[in-house]
Amino acid sequence: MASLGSYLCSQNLLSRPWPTGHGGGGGSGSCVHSHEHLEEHPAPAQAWSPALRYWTALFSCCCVPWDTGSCGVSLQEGQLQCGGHVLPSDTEGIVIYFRWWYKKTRIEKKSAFIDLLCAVPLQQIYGCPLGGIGGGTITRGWRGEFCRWQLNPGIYHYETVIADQFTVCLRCKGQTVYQQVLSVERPSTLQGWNWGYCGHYAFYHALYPRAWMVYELPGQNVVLTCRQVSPVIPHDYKDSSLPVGVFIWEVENERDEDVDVSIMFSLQNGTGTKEDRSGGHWNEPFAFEKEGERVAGVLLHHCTHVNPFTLAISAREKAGTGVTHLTAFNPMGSGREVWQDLLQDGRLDSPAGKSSLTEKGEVMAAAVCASCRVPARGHRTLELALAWDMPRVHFGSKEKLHLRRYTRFFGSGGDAAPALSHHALTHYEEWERKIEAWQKPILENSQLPSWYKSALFNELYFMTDGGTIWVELPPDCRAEDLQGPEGAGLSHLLPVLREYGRFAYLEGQEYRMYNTYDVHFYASFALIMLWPKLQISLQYDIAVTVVNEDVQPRQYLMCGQTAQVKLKNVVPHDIGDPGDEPWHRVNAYLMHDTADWKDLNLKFVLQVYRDYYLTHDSLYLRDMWPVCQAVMESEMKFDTDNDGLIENGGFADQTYDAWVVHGASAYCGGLWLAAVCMMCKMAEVLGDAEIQQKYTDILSKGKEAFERMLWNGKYYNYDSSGSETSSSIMSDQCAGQWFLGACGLDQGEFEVFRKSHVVSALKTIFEKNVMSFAGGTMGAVNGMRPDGVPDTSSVQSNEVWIGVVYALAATMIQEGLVEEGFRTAEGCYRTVWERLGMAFQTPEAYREKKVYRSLAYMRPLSIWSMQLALEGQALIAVSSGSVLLMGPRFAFPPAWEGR
Ligand SMILES: C[C@H](CCC(=O)O)[C@H]1CC[C@H]2[C@@H]3[C@H](O)C[C@@H]4C[C@H](O[C@@H]5O[C@H](CO)[C@@H](O)[C@H](O)[C@H]5O)CC[C@]4(C)[C@H]3CC[C@]12C
Repeated sequence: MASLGSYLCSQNLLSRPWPTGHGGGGGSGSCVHSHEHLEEHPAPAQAWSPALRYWTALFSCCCVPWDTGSCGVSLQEGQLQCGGHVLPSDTEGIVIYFRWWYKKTRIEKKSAFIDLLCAVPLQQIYGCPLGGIGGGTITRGWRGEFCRWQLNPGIYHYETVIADQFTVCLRCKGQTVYQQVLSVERPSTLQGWNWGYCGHYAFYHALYPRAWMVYELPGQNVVLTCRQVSPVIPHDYKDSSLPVGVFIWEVENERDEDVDVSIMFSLQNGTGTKEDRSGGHWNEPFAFEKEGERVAGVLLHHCTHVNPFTLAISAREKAGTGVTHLTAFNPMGSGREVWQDLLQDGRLDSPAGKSSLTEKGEVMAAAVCASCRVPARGHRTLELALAWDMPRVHFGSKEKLHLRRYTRFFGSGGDAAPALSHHALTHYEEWERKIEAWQKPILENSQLPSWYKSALFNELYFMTDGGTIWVELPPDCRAEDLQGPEGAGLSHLLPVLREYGRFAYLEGQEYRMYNTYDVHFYASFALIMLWPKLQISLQYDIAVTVVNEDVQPRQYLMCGQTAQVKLKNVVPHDIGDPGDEPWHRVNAYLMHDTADWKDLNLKFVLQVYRDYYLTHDSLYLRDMWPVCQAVMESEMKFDTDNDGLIENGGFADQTYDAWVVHGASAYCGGLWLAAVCMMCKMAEVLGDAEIQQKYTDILSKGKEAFERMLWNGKYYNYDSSGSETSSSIMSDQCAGQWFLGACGLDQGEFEVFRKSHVVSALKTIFEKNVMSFAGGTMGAVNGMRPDGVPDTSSVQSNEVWIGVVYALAATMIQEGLVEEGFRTAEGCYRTVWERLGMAFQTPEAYREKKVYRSLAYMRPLSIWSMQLALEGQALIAVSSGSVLLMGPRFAFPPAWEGR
């Protein structure tokens, strides 16, 4: 394992030694370590590469009091504050919000889609989540705990379940010499177990979708490495949907004698909620054999009224490996009978037959144990798995039944857990090979910094752990059911949704809206590069909502006005709340009426062309073309003075939904010009000369207006209002250029923004928003005044948005400012993953001091646009004959080309 450890350390792939603060346990008996002690007495040399030492030092400052409610709103000294601003308590918006909140949570007894009063507390404990895409996720902490649960789609709860553990038993010459729960916890339950593993002897590494935990069993001369793998495989639409995780335990016996090693995996029936005690749950042992491969374990049937599920813990039987089990035990008791059972012979009792049903108030757990003999100085592997089968799901409204994607391969009867376990344990090697082939060219590229490699892959956790759901289209669903009786002419809507299903992920674990579109615009790079069919399917869903309307009136919370939920021919903010009925009822967001937002329609057009450019999917382009025209027609009304450029409405009418914009703006104006340019390009591709001419005329007028109204000789002003802050430097002012560059539409006849202006703007942002903010160590602040002081005119101008920073970095790379791009992005990675200890929960925003907002957020997936930009740079380098920067450009499977 030394080689694995040092490889990971040298790569600096999110690795840190455990702080303990607990008494040491295990075989060494006497090691009591505090956090400080950890720094004074380093663990064995192999673990103490510079990278790990660095992690330890950093961890000690993870506890900085960034303790405001993470929604960014908090009550302090009787005042309501957001991002350090005191919010006027007489503001209509606040009053309306609280009235709405009270009705929703106290009268209707439902949860709010954004709960400003009950933020999720920050816990710096998370590691790599388990599970594929859209089947639910179970997150493990970096200390091995099972601590974040999302089995009901889109709904999270944060609870460490103490009984969910791995325990090791070592036996020499027929005697148990060491038995230890591999956890630093010392809980008040299961006190008959040996807890308090000494954290000095454990190491965590994560490179999503894999993680490694190395245990140097103190005093035992045995090293265990648990490799955790989930099936998250680019361009794979089968195994990537499976709700499973595999734990491959490598056992290294450095002794001069044989050792019998057992790994016991215990699991509670449930996820740590009060439903675990609701009664009627039961367990049963199982074995599943296919094609000569056999797995065995225990099924834990969780029989709730809504969304019942079965958990399965299992291990692979093979020559020399025995699998035993315990069907049921009480995880709230001392657990002594389980401990003694294992201690006696390194095996579990393995009773036959089902458990009885739990009584109300009772909790039940089960365990599976894999055992083998490891010869002196030898090495063996034990393979265990966790699967969960919740095939049929209801969202909060319980109106419609949805079948998860994996049911097309494993059935929807609720009896798939054995087959899922078998598939996972017999296919994980293939998954590992594919994951390695995908990640290797990037990991082995010595020109890329280590932090970037960690950021790129680890931020991808949100693809599964973003409350993600991937479901089948019901077989009886007709095109009219989706597009309405008039139809939208989406000829490939049904084939795409039938073949690839429907995909949705949350704006954030705390902002419970699916596919928030102004934010997905940033994150969509991960989807189009890695699972392009899911991006195409998501776009079809958006296209369907564009042609539909929802005439229900409702009051919007920020302005107090009443308007209908969804207008025809505009892009919605989101496709709904998992607490309600997503896809069916869209626009869960009711802060603003987003029918008047300026960015949503444009972001649809930009994604359509970007997707076409990367996939060459001309059927998709043809289907989306009328929808693009419809949303652009709706957008035209925002060009009130007919100068070819849209104007903002004097409210926060775009993704910066608390940052007011008046008149022409760099952000929306730039997105508009980019979208108009793409309309010209799409019209050219589709041979629509009339439309091409129409948009070419708008573009030439609009370009002139944009330069005249916003260019100030160094950068594009925030807006044209001439207000005190209209000359602010916005870090996102080149968002239009970002998309144009990603699609090769940034030069020659398609040049929208003058190259020299773009480069000057990016250099100004780098100098002011990045380097003059927090010493250049925290990324780019959203808004900076020209004198180098952050723009505090709104709660969001003064924030850093991590996803925006990664997009900015990509734009810099596209424009040849590669060093600046990396420096900019590095600040965010180090702040979030290292300094603030927010691994696997990257928030939407933080401020220089004390405040962060919205943990586990969608936008940071935009880091994949950095990768696209780098690959684009590599192509430029190759074609100009200079040194190759990167590995080969990401490839779409051949079947994809020109579908
Ligand atoms: C109600 C307050 C005062 C309104 C008034 O002036 O009358 C609001 C002032 C600040 C608001 C909060 C702030 O904007 C942050 C959160 C935004 C969030 O919306 C999503 O956020 C994304 C931007 O981070 C955006 O791109 C996305 O489209 C949105 O879905 C809504 C919750 C906020 C906490 C927001 C709440 C109202 C204010 C406190």
